[in-house]
Amino acid sequence: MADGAVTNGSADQTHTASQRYLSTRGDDSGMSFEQVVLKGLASDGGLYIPEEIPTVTNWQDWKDLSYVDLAFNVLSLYISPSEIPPEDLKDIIRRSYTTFRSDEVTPLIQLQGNIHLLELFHGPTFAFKDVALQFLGNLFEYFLVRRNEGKTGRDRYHLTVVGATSGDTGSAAIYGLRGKKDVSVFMLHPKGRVSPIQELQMTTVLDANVHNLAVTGNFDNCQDIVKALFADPDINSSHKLGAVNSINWARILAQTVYYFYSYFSLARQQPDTFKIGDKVRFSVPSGNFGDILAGYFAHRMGLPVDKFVIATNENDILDRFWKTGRYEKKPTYGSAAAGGLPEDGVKAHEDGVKETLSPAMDILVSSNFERLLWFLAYEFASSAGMDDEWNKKQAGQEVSSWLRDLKVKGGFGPVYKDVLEAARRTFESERVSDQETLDTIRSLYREVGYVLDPHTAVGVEAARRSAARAGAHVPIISLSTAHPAKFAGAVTLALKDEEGFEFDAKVLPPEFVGLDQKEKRVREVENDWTVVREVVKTEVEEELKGER
Ligand SMILES: Cc1ncc(COP(=O)(O)O)c(C=O)c1O
Ligand SMILES: N[C@@H](CCOP(=O)(O)O)C(=O)O
Repeated sequence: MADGAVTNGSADQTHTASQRYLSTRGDDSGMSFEQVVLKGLASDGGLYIPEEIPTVTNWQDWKDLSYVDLAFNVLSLYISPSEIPPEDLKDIIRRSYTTFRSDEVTPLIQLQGNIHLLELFHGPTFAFKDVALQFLGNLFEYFLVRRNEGKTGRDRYHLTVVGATSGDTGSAAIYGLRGKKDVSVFMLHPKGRVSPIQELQMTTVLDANVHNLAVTGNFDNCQDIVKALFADPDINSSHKLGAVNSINWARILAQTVYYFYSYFSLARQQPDTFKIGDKVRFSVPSGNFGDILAGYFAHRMGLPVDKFVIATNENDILDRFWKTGRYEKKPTYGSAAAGGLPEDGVKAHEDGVKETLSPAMDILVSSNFERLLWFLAYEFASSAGMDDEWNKKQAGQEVSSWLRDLKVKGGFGPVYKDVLEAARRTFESERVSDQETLDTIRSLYREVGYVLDPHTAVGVEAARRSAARAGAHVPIISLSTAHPAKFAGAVTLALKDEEGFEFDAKVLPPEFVGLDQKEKRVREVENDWTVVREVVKTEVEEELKGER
């Protein structure tokens, strides 16, 4: 794509439908990959999705590929070679995964019986976010170098990344972008609601382009501030905002790869019982719904999946949707959870968010659910027998109306029966309490000697319940989203009485030792997007003064 401002409609004939993007709310369409990556959020507030999900008939041929080669095959389907020449794309991917501690990037291990664990925490910050954010950091750099060729001073395209984090996206984004030219990164985290290690991982990075903001509020407040900044035409155009959260399509795309990779790993490891073509289940600890949505794309591309298991903690908006068809910030149906009452000693804040042992999933509203809603609405519209343009328009209108109700009334639904049935065909859901999380960490330690992080434990408990329904012939891959050392409090609570268990000896990696002795930089800000806007403007100005 030619150099210049990020505007609509410039993807040309060289882009296939899966390499052009539209907004879930219907206003933007025909966007190129570079445009959607740099813009992050569509102008109408929607999220970008490809105009078509490619069906890959020969995906079986990918079975022996290395992670990098597999990623290249998957990503090429969504990125036109006219935008990133194949050799450049391969190089970006290769560089992104050399920072991982495992040659396999995302190794699969057999945990217990037919439950397998996909370890996604071998990147620089020990969480699954590294898989996408190492790639996204290099992608931003690639686009910026190209746009800024021959330019100096204020003429250079300077990207201002603003992101919200409940702990893991923040450090992964910071490690993906620290020290990169022409990009500033502002990470908003809820003050006091991330784990001590997560906070240290973020705030001990002192590169001039890294800005940590501790917001007096919860994760959803941080996410709302980010969306408000994107919706503000003033700062969005003056500062060229960019997104690192999973609202950015590149995050989802990069995560699609490990669903294929783990499937092939399973076939290699279990040649007698699992053949290419057999179905598998995936259990995914879920908050913002980005990780599991990546799996949905892999499935739509051809990967044989029996079910995706959405595993939530007590912040269970997704579980309630699958059970009732209503998507509501605060539960209104029966059960002990009605009214957001605390359970199992879990602290419930006035805003309805519960503080659980798996804090990265303490989320009221799952932003990527909007992308799935679009596909469900599109499928529903398609049954009316009209043309594709009409179906897409209908889907955009339906999603806009649901999201308006969510904003204004705090929820929507029940959705049409057909929409809910379609959602249930591909997904099922489980809600796992803090007590069950602790029990799962403890029982896996006792039974197989493996230490799970609390988010992964939520997924494993959901996988066990799902396995009981599916039967022994369907293997389950449970996604391990973080290293246990990031959540010392929960792990120690679960294992402190186990004979011979010592956190420092058994769990703590050398990379975390001494972090608390390092210098920190963080700024406290009010939960007010206009205040954050001024902070961003001032700090970018100061940063650029120092650079130029
Ligand atoms: C450790 C961990 N597990 C699970 C999740 C949930 O993933 P998602 O938000 O993609 O649903 C997150 C945060 O996003 C996380 O940091
Ligand atoms: N759990 C996340 C919350 C942000 O989610 P994202 O996947 O949309 O970036 C975190 O750890 O920050």
